[in-house]
Amino acid sequence: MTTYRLAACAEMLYLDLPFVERVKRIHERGFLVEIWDWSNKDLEALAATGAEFSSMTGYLRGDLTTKAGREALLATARESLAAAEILDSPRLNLHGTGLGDGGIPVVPHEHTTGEDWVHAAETLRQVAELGQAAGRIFVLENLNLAVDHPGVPFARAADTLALVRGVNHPHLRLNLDLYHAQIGEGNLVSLVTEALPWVGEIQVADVPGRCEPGTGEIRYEAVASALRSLGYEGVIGMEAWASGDSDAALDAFAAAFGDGR
Ligand SMILES: O=C(O)C(=O)CO
Repeated sequence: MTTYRLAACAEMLYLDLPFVERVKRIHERGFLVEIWDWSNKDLEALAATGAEFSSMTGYLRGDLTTKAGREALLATARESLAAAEILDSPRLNLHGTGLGDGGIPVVPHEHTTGEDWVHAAETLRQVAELGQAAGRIFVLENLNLAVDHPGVPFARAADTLALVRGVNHPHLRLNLDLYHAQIGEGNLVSLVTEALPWVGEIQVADVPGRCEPGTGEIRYEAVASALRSLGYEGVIGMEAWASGDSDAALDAFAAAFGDGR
């Protein structure tokens, strides 16, 4: 018996279909749906699909370490909360800084100072309060620095965990991405065990290649078994490319996690 629910990222599957059709397909397959940047989407059309959304990007610009970045992040987090109302998305995703083309930070800032940490914690506290007022949860995602997102501050899972723990606000949780964590840190079962009280959502893909479970080095069946033993009741989202057919990728994901639809 699974205690969690499965979601899939519409940005990375059914790439030959228009976006709204991708959302419909994922929904028809019984998965919750995740999206990234909401500002370039027809939100009313997405809502009209009847899909249940799990998460979306929770800001458009800004960063955690500068004054101007905080202002931009809070302003666009407010706009994102309005978009989340339309989709009824419970979780809004954040990164240590705004990402530009190809996932590269708009302003790279990999090496953080003590002052950066204090500034980031205060920014996140203010974002969490916005979430609380709107009844939604912001989640801070760990990213990998080696392959996809060089230059992102607070990218490691250990960093996002420290920040979320430090802020200690019920409307700020982790988006614990196990693909990124495997590249940067590994030790996944130990990581989920430690992080679980702070997790708002878990995301998965295999390494290398960022495709569906079973295409790489991670034994997701073992991770799934640990999550079941720990009684994880949240969402596991596949944020992965399909190595071939998107339906087959979703089948492999569901099989690795003992189904959770
Ligand atoms: O690479 C990721 O995980 C992202 O969320 C990019 O938006």
